[in-house]
Amino acid sequence: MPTLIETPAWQALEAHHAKIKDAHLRELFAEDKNRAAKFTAEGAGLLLDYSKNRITEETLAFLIDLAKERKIAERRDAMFAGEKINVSENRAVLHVALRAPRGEVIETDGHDVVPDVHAVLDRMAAFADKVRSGEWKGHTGKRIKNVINIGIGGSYLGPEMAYLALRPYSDRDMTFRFVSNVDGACFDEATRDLDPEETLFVISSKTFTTLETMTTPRPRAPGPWTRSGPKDAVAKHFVAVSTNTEGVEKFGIDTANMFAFWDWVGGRYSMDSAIGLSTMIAIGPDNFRDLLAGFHEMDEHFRTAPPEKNLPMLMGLLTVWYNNFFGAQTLAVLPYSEHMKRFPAYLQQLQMESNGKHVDLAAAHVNYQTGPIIWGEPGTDGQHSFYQLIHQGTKLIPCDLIGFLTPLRPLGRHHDLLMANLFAQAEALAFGKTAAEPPSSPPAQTPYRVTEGNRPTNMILAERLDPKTLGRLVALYEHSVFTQGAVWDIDSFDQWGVELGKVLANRIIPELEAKDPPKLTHDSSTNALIERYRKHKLS
Ligand SMILES: O=P(O)(O)OC[C@H]1O[C@H](O)[C@H](O)[C@@H](O)[C@@H]1O
Repeated sequence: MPTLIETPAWQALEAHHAKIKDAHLRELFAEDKNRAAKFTAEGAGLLLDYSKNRITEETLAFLIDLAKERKIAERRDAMFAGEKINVSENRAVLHVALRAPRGEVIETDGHDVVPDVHAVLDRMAAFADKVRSGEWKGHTGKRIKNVINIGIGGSYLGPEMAYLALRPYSDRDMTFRFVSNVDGACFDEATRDLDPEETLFVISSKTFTTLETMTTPRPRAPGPWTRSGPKDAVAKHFVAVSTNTEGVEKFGIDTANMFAFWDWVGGRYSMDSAIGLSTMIAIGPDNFRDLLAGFHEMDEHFRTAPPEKNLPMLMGLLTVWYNNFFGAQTLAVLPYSEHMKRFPAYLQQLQMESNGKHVDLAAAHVNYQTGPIIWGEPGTDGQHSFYQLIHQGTKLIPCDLIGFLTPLRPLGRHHDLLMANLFAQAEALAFGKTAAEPPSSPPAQTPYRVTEGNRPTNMILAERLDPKTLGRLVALYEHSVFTQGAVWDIDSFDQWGVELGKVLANRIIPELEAKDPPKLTHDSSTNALIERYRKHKLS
């Protein structure tokens, strides 16, 4: 079997890259008046204008050849068919089943999972309705006004991102907070101004073993948040979301108050499973179902659209183009929306935990680059901070720019100004400004003010940021990640790289807590740091 870089499609792309790598977007646009229309695709309610990328029609054809050669469509179909494509964990990858409509059949190991998904959704909806209506009360009879999701990674980033993105749809009389960090300050800040009698904790953890989440106050453990009240206080103030029933019981939460999901849902692909319970309580079951419908629309688009019209495939292939041929190390995600401010952080886990891999599916070390570094902030904040480097720095940083045509709450001219900035940035990044172009400047300053342009962008536009659109957008990136991983022939669904740090931390914890000086057998740096900490702690 030839490795990826020996395949004909890859080699064709390499030769093609050598030919067009210096072509400027100014020339490419000047040569073809139809360029924008040619490189715009629409699907599942989203528009992707990818014309401001450093590509030609030939590039696109070569990238699509690559997709065919890497059998992306077949791999995608295997995922939808419940095959165990997460090879290192021998698991199916079925987040698409989480948003399959009732009645659809998706099987793994001969078992249709869709009825299970809807049974949990129905339980979540009944519970969310009770909390929202005030029927579900705290143990002293007070209405629940605060919901605190305790979880980390995939059990945190999705819920927090979705809550902030969909704030206009959420119950404004309730407070939602998210505790992730094992730093006690996180719990303290989230709870200090809340009344325990009005607070519901959603303990979210796929495994129910994660140190951070398991360290938060246990039901009935001593402490102001859990100590008081009769025995049924726990049942009224703690619910769990997990795949680990035994772990939930051991933790002290009645499994009657547990919402399940399954090992075929990766943590970073779980915001639309029971992990979305806090989201559902915030926005209500109907809006949550709209969110799922948006995910499903994009799933269907990804499953059925031909590659040249398939938004996630195009975005995935473009990421490969810059990552592997232009040597771009990073990808910036820049949503022009205050509500989307945690979207880049959400995508960091989705993309970097999925595609930050060094061996291929056959466990051989790869000899090509895999997943890019993902980063970003909302526009226009980024413009006044790091855009300088994107415009004039020496590194190539492809950018995804995301905008919404209609504001949910119009406020004077604000939306026009926001969108003008979005379009202006894409224009400036692509075309730049030569020395001869206005505005003119004192000659001595001119070289500093030249902006080369030729910085590639994707423009993603949606009608408005509603639950359906959010679902579409998340699924767009999920499937773009899938496409990249399929090209690189890696397991996008495991995360072994995070394990070593956990093991070492568990070894160091007793060393920090031991009364007598422990025998330290680390390297000299780690030994000295532990000793410094112990000395400080004991002084
Ligand atoms: O949901 P949990 O089992 O608590 O896991 C929370 C997170 O921690 C792990 O270390 C993984 O890297 C993440 O993929 C996961 O989302």
